[in-house]
Formats: sequence, structure tokens, C-alpha cells
Amino acid sequence: MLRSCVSRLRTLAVQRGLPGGAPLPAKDPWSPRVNPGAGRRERAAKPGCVRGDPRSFSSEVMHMDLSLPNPSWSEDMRLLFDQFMKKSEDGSWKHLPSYKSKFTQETEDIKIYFPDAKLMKEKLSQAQLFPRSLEEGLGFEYAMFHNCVEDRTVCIFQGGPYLQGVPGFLHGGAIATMIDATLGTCAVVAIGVAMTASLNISFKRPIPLGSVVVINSQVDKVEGRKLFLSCNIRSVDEKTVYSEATSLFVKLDPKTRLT
Ligand SMILES: CCCCC/C=C\C/C=C\C/C=C\C/C=C\CCCC(=O)SCCNC(=O)CCNC(=O)[C@H](O)C(C)(C)COP(=O)(O)OP(=O)(O)OC[C@H]1O[C@@H](n2cnc3c(N)ncnc32)[C@H](O)[C@@H]1OP(=O)(O)O
Repeated sequence: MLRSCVSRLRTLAVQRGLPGGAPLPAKDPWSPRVNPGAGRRERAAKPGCVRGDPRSFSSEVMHMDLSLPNPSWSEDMRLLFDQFMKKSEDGSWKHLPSYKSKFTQETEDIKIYFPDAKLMKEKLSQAQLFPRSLEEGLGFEYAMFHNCVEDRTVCIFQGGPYLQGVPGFLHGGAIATMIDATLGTCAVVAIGVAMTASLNISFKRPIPLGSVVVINSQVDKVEGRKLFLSCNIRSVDEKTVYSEATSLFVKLDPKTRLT
């Protein structure tokens, strides 16, 4: 199973134009060699120091894997994370690290779609991944795991107080963001750099602020550059279906510029 997963990632490397499908660069977050024994992002727990933590602006934080447990994570979040890390031991699942800002193979790849590479580089140096742009515990706390054999990505997600919509519940835009991020991750791992062309969400039940939910996404169909994916969001006990979504992602055509 591990061999199959590695081979899928090698195929991805070929699609990205890496020589001979050579192993992905060690710093690539999708590389099978990355995060071999993902540990904890635990810092000394400092009650009340979440807001305004100066390290959030340091390069240390920009390059820190933010998908590891931190003091803001609830018991449910930690338990689920540990369960998926356990499932990752035989290689069937893979923990996908995530950063505020990091030059990855994907960001390198996407530069070819911009005519002014210098301007793009400047923009990228200022950029942060939107769901990672809020302080620890206040916004999107999440970790993703991918199953290469089943073309599935699971995201465990705890929405913080800055994501409120109707009082006490998550904003629909925040839910859509995490759905898009999970589906997007599933798509990018499956076919390389792709963008959301359409996203259809059915919000079935409101998600309480601070609760932990599980986003289960999968590739349903591939037609040339088009990738059809779907997902649902469930409670940890799987009894409540909060949302369902279908989407179309389109693999970018290297011959077409984005601007
Ligand atoms: C996904 C991130 C990519 C960046 C990766 C880089 C680093 C990141 C690292 C890790 C990231 C990991 C995960 C990602 C996390 C979050 C995901 C966020 C994703 C987004 O937040 S992304 C922003 C919102 N997104 C846009 O801003 C797209 C605007 N859009 C366009 O840029 C173009 O529209 C495009 C490129 C989509 C297609 O353009 P194109 O020129 O390549 O292709 P073309 O138009 O020829 O369509 C080809 C075939 O798709 C069919 N088709 C097209 N659109 C359709 C539609 N809406 N409905 C039904 N069918 C449609 C056509 O009908 C044709 O079908 P057919 O071949 O059968 O005729």
C-alpha cells in the first residue's frame, strides 16, 4: 500500500515535470519523506498568551508545521489526530503538514502561470495561506491526512471564536473555506496544481463554535483536466451530517497564463 502511495506521488512528480518522476524535494509538503514521525507542535502552554504571540510573525512560525497539536486543541481534536497518526504508521494514510507561508513545489509550479515572475515572487513573499492567517486557537485549527489508494483526504477541523457567523455557530464562509481547502488538497495531491472551478455546498445543520468536525473528501471522477470531488462534514461521533458538497477542480494548463 505504501509502495502504491509513493508511486502515486511519483506520478504526480512526473505530471509536474520533475525529472523522471524523481522523488519530490525533501521540503515539499506532499513528499512521502516529509514529516516521517510528525511530533507535536506543543509549546509550553501559556494561558492567555494566544493573542498577540509575537512568534506568529517570526520566520520560525511562518515555516512551522501548523497542523500539529497545540494547546488550543480540544481533547476530541487530539484523539482524532492520534487516531489518524496511528493509521499513518503502515503508510496507508499520510499526514500532510501545513504552513503559514512556505515555498513548496506547488508554489514553484504555479509561478509558470504568471507572465511577470518577479512581481509574482514579491507578492508570494508577503502572502500567507488564508486558513492559517489567524492566531493559534482563534480561527482555523486543522490537520489533514491523505489516503493515496482511495484518493481521499480527511480534515479534522476545530473552528475558533473568530469564525463566528450566527452567534454561537460557525460562519458559512468559514465552513466553505475548509471545504474548499480539503477538496483542493485532495485535488492537488491527485493531479497537481488545480483550481476550484465550481463548488456546491448544502449546509444541513449549524456547526457549534469550538466543536470538532471531520471533513471527508474523495475524488469521484476524472475527465481529462477535470476532477470531480465530493465531501461531507460530520460530527466526531458521525451521527450528525453538518454539510455536504460537490466540486469541480480543473488542472491548470501550463500553456495558459492565469493573468
Ligand atoms: C488549489 C491551489 C492551487 C495552488 C497550489 C499552489 C500551492 C498551494 C499548495 C498547496 C495547496 C493545497 C491545497 C489547496 C488549498 C486550498 C484550495 C483553494 C482553491 C481555490 O480557492 S482556487 C480559487 C477560486 N478559483 C478560481 O479563482 C478559478 C477561476 N477560474 C479559472 O481560473 C479558470 O476558469 C479555470 C482554471 C478553473 C479553468 O480554466 P482553463 O482555461 O484552464 O480551462 P477551461 O476554461 O478550458 O475549462 C476546462 C474544462 O473545464 C470546464 N469548466 C471550467 N470551468 C467550469 C465551471 N465553472 N463549471 C463547469 N465546467 C467548467 C470547461 O467547460 C472545460 O470542459 P471541457 O474540456 O469538457 O470542455
